[in-house]
Amino acid sequence: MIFLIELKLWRTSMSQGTEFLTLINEKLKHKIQEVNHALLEGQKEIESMHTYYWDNYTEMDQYGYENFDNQQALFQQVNANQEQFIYRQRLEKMIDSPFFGRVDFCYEGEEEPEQFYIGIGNFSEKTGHVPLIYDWRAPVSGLFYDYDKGAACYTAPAGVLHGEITSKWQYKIRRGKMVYEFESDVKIDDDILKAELGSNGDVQLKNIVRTIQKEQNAIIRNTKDKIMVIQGAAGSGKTSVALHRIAYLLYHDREHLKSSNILVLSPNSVFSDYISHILPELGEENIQEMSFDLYAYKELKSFVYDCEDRYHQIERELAFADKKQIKRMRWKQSKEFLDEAEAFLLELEDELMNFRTVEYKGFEKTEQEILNLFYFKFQDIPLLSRMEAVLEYFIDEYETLKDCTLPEEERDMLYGKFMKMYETKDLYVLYSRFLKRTGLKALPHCSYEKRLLPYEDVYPMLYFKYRLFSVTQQKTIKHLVIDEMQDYSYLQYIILKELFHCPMTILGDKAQTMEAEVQDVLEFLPEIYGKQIRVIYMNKSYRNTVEIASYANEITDVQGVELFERHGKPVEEKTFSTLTEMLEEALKNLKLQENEYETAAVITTTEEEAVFAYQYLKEKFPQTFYIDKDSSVFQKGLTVTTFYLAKGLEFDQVFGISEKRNTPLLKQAGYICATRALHELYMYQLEEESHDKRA
Ligand SMILES: Nc1ncnc2c1ncn2[C@@H]1O[C@H](COP(=O)(O)OP(=O)(O)OP(=O)(O)O)[C@@H](O)[C@H]1O
Repeated sequence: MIFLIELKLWRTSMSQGTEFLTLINEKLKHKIQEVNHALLEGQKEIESMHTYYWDNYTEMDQYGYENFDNQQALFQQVNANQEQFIYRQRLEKMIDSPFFGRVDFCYEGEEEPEQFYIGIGNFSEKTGHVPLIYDWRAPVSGLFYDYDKGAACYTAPAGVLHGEITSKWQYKIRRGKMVYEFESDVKIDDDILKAELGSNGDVQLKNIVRTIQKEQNAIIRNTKDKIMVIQGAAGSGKTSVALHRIAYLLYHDREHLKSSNILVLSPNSVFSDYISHILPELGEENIQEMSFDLYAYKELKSFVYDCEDRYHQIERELAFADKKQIKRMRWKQSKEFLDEAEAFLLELEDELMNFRTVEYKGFEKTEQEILNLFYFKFQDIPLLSRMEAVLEYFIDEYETLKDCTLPEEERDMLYGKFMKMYETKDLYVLYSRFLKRTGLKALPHCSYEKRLLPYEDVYPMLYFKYRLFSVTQQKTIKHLVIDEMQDYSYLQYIILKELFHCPMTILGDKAQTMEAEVQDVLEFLPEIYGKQIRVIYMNKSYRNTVEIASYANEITDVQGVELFERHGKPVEEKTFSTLTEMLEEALKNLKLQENEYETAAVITTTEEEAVFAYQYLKEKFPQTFYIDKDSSVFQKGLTVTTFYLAKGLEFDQVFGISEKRNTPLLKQAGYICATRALHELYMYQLEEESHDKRA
């Protein structure tokens, strides 16, 4: 940050910012003392409630009223304490850096501007008092991100408020001390941003509240559109924006939206760890995250013993790019394939059924009656759940007639009878039959323990499940975030639409498709979600230096990306005859030893190369970590991984390792790998004639 100060910025020796900081520090300390006192009192209260209960519980009224009242009071006190505890945590965070910006805004018709200090959270001396610091998500804080000096407006609950920004300030405060402050009306934002991006003090993704850009702010604060789709260049801040958007939505709808109501579909657990600290840093609790693949495997567990995972499929593709196989795999995720599936499912309505008369203790439903119930009364229920509705109807009539309740064993016996009217309810068998009928290879006929479902069949089979059995909709999820949208197929979006009816933020980059062919989900998302969708493009890339971004864009001929002007070392390309030589060269260039950088990565194409590189490097550099599909932590040091697991992550230095073959998939891999580098990129290739890669 030193060079920032060296820039001839407007700097005041003892400005209002520093004075205000002294005042705020005092007030924050005082507030923390107050909260500590309240916490102590609350704790005493809880203890005395416990003592009272144990002393008196034998004498409490027999109906439990007093006991209930006691429990309620205890519950309330515990909650109050919990709230105070969270509040104290926020205050403690604020004491380190209470504010980072200030806008002086003169409302239309007023003479004097008002000063609004902006920080990570609201702070006022007493509840109901005018805040001394405004949360970055408060309506007035929008002025800070959206305008320079001059005419401006913001939307408050009372309506749009117009006026003029007379001055705007930026501050950096660490450990309660002012590091720098300056007036930022002279387009200084880029310098701060450059300093932020050029720094390498953070290991995980950092929060960007101090430097949110105008176009990013518009996405973060958008509450109008139900489905927001963000197509953004590599490093344009999609993930950061999505997380800040979540923090914003939580702040604005506290009553209805809790962090447990938000779900992120993330590519893998390492990525989840990599982003996990952002929301707590922004004063919010963490949200749920899940990999859609894991969810799908769980959903199919009762029909298949195991499923192949996506990464195996990529490895297979890398090893022997059988074009026919790849084409078939894609087709299985397409709209045309679903149309075929629909035709088959229609045929099943007849084909699967074998209606019979059911008689139970003198009560009878004829074959025709059952058929009528099945095809008319309950026609809207999915086929394989429908007979259960007929059964319930049968039991209901019987119980009403005989004025009794059937015991469990009798119900089970009847259940068996009714289910026998299906030829089979085994999804594996039905899906396999469908494959055969469409001219594809059926799944192997084997016992449950031997059923291993290829990845290409996971989602088609899940689709079958949801079409044939009733779906339980995800009601607790009120906002869904889908990161890396380009890695989800048409079919997956159809299933997601079935499962989630809530607002969504969908983000990704078609240029980072993990396949030979670029997938642009925007070609089909509007058709799936209709008018609810709003598409936003983010074309400015922030992560890489100009040298790295230009190099990466050339690999796959990505056009139209605006690069943030930050320069660094040129990309180093070299060819080697063995992997070992490459790794030695990487070690030579590694700057973690000198503490210049915090993170570096050796990114390979295949798992085999990654395993070899890891074994080799960990002997020479102890702080080497391996990320495989089961890893769940992102850490400081040298990471070794494959390109497909490095998605979404970033490192100060990247060493890309690949063969010289130039297939479309390898180009994609190269692009993903190169765009992971913040400051330095080394791209190493194996000579073509090199047979023994390692020695
Ligand atoms: N407004 C900003 N201020 C400071 N840093 C920013 C800003 N926007 C983005 N960045 C930085 O740019 C880098 C890339 O951000 P992020 O990972 O969110 O991008 P992305 O679009 O999700 O990238 P990718 O698709 O390549 O994984 C991060 O280091 C992030 O902190």
